[in-house]
Amino acid sequence: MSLTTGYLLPFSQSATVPLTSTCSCHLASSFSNFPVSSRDYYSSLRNESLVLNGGGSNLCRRFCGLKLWILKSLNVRQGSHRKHQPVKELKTRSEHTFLSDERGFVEETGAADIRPEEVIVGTNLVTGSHKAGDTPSVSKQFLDGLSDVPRGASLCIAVVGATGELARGKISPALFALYYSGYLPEDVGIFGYSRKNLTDEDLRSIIASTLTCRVDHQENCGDKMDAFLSRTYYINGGYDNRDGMSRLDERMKQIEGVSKANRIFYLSVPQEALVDVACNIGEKAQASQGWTRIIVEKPFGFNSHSSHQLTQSLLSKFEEKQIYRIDHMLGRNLIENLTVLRFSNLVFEPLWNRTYIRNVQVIVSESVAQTQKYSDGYGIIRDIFHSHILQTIALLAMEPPISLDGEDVRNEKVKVLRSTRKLDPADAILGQYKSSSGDKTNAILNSVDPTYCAAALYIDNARWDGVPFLVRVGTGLIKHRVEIRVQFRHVPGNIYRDNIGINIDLGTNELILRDEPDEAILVKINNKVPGLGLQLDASELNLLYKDRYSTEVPDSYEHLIHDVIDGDNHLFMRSDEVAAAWSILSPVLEEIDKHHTAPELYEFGGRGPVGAYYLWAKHGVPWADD
Ligand SMILES: NC(=O)C1=CN([C@@H]2O[C@H](COP(=O)(O)OP(=O)(O)OC[C@H]3O[C@@H](n4cnc5c(N)ncnc54)[C@H](OP(=O)(O)O)[C@@H]3O)[C@@H](O)[C@H]2O)C=CC1
Ligand SMILES: O=C1O[C@H](COP(=O)(O)O)[C@@H](O)[C@H](O)[C@H]1O
Repeated sequence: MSLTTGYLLPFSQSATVPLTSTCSCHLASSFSNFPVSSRDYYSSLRNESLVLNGGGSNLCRRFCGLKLWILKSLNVRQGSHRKHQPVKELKTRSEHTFLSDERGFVEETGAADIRPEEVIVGTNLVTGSHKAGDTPSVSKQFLDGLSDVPRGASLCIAVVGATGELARGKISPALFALYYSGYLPEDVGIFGYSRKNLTDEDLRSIIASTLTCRVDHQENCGDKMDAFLSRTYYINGGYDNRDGMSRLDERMKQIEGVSKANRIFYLSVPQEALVDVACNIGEKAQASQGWTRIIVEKPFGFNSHSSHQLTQSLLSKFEEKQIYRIDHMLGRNLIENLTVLRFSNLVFEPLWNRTYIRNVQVIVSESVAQTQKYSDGYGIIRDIFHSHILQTIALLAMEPPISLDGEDVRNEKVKVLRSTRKLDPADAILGQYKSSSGDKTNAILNSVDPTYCAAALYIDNARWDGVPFLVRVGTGLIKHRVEIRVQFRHVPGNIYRDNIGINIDLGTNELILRDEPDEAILVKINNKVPGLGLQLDASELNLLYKDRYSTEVPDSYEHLIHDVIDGDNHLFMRSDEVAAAWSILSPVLEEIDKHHTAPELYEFGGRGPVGAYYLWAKHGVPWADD
């Protein structure tokens, strides 16, 4: 039997063939020093008694797998990693805390998590390049890696739509950054999937052209890039046929070996292809001995109805827990800071209600330069309002969750969304920047796609009754600004009112969480101006991140993909959240669709529609000037 042909041998068979090789594997009979890393694991095993002989290096690898299987059968538990620590072996929140109900998941200490019949005996030890359509081999370098790298759960990540803008511009660099920083297992397998006829080498060239080394640690970056690229494979396949996904599955199995093997599929394809891709992954490429998670890009449907259909399709193939609906803007520090500020400081939470908060403003204003980077053609309500803005409001306004567990947070977010009043079209100002012929950024706009929306929302619950949540989201504007402003009420009977000046609003306390420009947390307070007399000034207590921290901020895709690996879904929308969010926006979307409501035109690079200023005034909110 050749060891270079790349097929599967039943494990039981492999374990009973006469073993005459130079490979010696030793089995531990007692384990007193756990947790240990797998590297220690192997060395500690060397002193133990049971020796198995195998034939050649591949068989050696095979029995290293056998060792792990036996260790796992003996309930040996390896050391756990804490979140946000670089890992060599992946265990996730869900794995540590309970038996996941995700398909294919079995408890890590159980013998059942290794499928003996799927042991790889051998494979074609040539380079990773292959012709599209071949059943490809994995590289020698890769396999060599397998023999000396700890084999906990392995991880394969497939990017479906690998030739696209998002995959090239964001996902691949984020994966490399995670790999570089040690957040992916050394033996991770990265797969690109698309319809184009490419080879592994082609994909590697595409990816290589987008990779950069992080500013704060560039050591061995070239080596790391080479290692990363050597673990990258291309699969050519259609989105609407199962054959391609079966080949992807086969190829993943080749490198997964015998230990538990987890899989992530990043569905980076346009909406038209999403359901086909999800169904084929669901049927043909789910992990058989570990968890499978899919990452779905926004927009999550186009309205309540289409989103419901999409959700049903996804749920027909995957459990809710397997689905990660990503909105990269939620991977910013700003968003995590919302809850950190509220729930880990005493000073804010007692004031976090209608008694003390006068209004909340959520502003996402993209400048001309930013707008040219990416625009989608879905309109800003579907693109940014539905997920980013409503998730921000949900996190800001939710009741304290029982814990930081994703489901606990999502339970609270969905309550806020379901308590939010449907947006009255009279409380929404739609704008579109003026097109000028030949302007590339306008080519994607259809006549009624808004590029701007200002809106006033109300949350009808005890905490927020009557507090306006003002939203301003737009592209092609004068300034780039992403911030959340929480404006507090006036001090009742303020004895300093004469010293503040006639405009009492100038003396209003405000908490500002700023993402762009210059990430910062600011608190606007009143203080005395130095000198004789008593004059008050409104100043800002300013935590400017770039002054306080010198470390580079990871890209939001990096943050969120790391969360997916970790099984932390609190920043990803659950199906009920998606539905509740559409329900809030439905009246406006229906109005646009039914009546082809023309948005108010504004200058590209201007301040947006003037109607927004009136909306702010109507709800008693002073405009935070651009
Ligand atoms: N680009 C970005 O910054 C952002 C993107 N998104 C979302 O991410 C997803 C991917 O975005 P992006 O990479 O820009 O998309 P692309 O339009 O670049 O498409 C990605 C890949 O999908 C394949 N594809 C394109 N059109 C179709 C089609 N009609 N049917 C089937 N396959 C198709 C192509 O691969 P091939 O032809 O090789 O098979 C293409 O390279 C989209 O859902 C988008 O809404 C969300 C936020 C930001
Ligand atoms: O998801 C999106 O984000 C971009 C802004 O991304 P950023 O990383 O540059 O902040 C936005 O332009 C685009 O419309 C939206 O779909």
